[in-house]
Amino acid sequence: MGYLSCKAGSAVAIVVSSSASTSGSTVSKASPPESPPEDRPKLRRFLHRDLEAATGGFAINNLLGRGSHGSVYKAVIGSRLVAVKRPSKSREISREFHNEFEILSRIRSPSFVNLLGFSADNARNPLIVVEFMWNGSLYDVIHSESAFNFGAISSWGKRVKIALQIAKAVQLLHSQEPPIIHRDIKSANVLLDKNLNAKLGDFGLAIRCNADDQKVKSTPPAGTMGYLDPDYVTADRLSTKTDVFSFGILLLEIISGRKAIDVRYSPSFIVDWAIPMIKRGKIGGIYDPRIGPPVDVSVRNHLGLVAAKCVRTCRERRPGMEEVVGWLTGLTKSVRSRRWDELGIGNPCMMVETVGRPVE
Ligand SMILES: Nc1ncnc2c1ncn2[C@@H]1O[C@H](COP(=O)(O)OP(=O)(O)OP(=O)(O)O)[C@@H](O)[C@H]1O
Repeated sequence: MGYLSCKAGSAVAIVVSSSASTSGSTVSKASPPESPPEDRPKLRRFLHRDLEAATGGFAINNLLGRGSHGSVYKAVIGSRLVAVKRPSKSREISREFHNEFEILSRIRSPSFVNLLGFSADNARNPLIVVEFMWNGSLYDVIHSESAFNFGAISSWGKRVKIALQIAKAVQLLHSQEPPIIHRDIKSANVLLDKNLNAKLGDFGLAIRCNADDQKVKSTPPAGTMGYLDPDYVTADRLSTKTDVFSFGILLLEIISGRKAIDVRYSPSFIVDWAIPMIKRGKIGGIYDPRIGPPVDVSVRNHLGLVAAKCVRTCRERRPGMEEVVGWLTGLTKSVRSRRWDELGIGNPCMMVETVGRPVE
């Protein structure tokens, strides 16, 4: 299957961040967001002072979280809850902040944390307003020590659904003309809405992969340590398969409940830990012990294999996102139904094993 590779000039530097709570931060001087042309999604223009008031003066109790290039605040506008993103107070405004605005002001989808509006009247302090995600980041849901929100990932049905929703979001980006490469797929950039639907956010590093574009040619590799494609070492190695690799890491994280890199374990890198087990046929060992492996053997084998294919070192051998979406769609049908999960009865197949007689 073909994939898109951006043939571009050589890179200057690799920009990465070291944890899942921060992403690669290429900082540059940038101007405030410009008004979007009329053909773009309708965005609301706010006054800075109105957004400031809506966040209670950027009050700490409205702080949703901090990333490498700014802070995110909860705000009420009219009767609607929204999230207001404010770049860090450095002298230079992050390039990623503007990039996110540029990408999201042209594309809108239920698969993304969409842009709703912006304020640009205070030139040194631009703000963007995005949809509020009630259930926070997938990173927090998977790795939080507390039981808070664990229900979102308490069954294989729910986990496969989240993986499929993100795969569809990435596929949608790759199917644009020219394709958009997100470059920072990770659990911290997956946010869960009120109904626990997973949406892809943080388009700060996303890039329109137009081969003739000077921006592509001069953009050094970036991403987050642990999710970064080892094959993406120079600007000309950027391709849609870069995102496929990061998605594979995210899928291993969803499957195992382990962080992409966790120094408490040896090996600390999730690929070095999971792939040898899969190759030795010990696939059951990679599944999150908090819920145990999927009971259905074909789901157990297939899910791990999808992740293993995505993180192949050779990018030519990685699947395209369309293929991944197809596989995960098949798995959502095989995985035990939500109804069985919610009743807490377990999988009907297990009842065959346990009780010794068929249930259907
Ligand atoms: N739309 C939103 N709704 C609710 N919470 C959000 C929203 N956007 C971000 N957050 C919260 O704010 C935190 C910081 O988000 P932000 O996108 O700035 O950084 P990050 O993705 O965690 O890290 P980095 O930007 O360094 O990669 C997130 O982890 C999440 O908990």
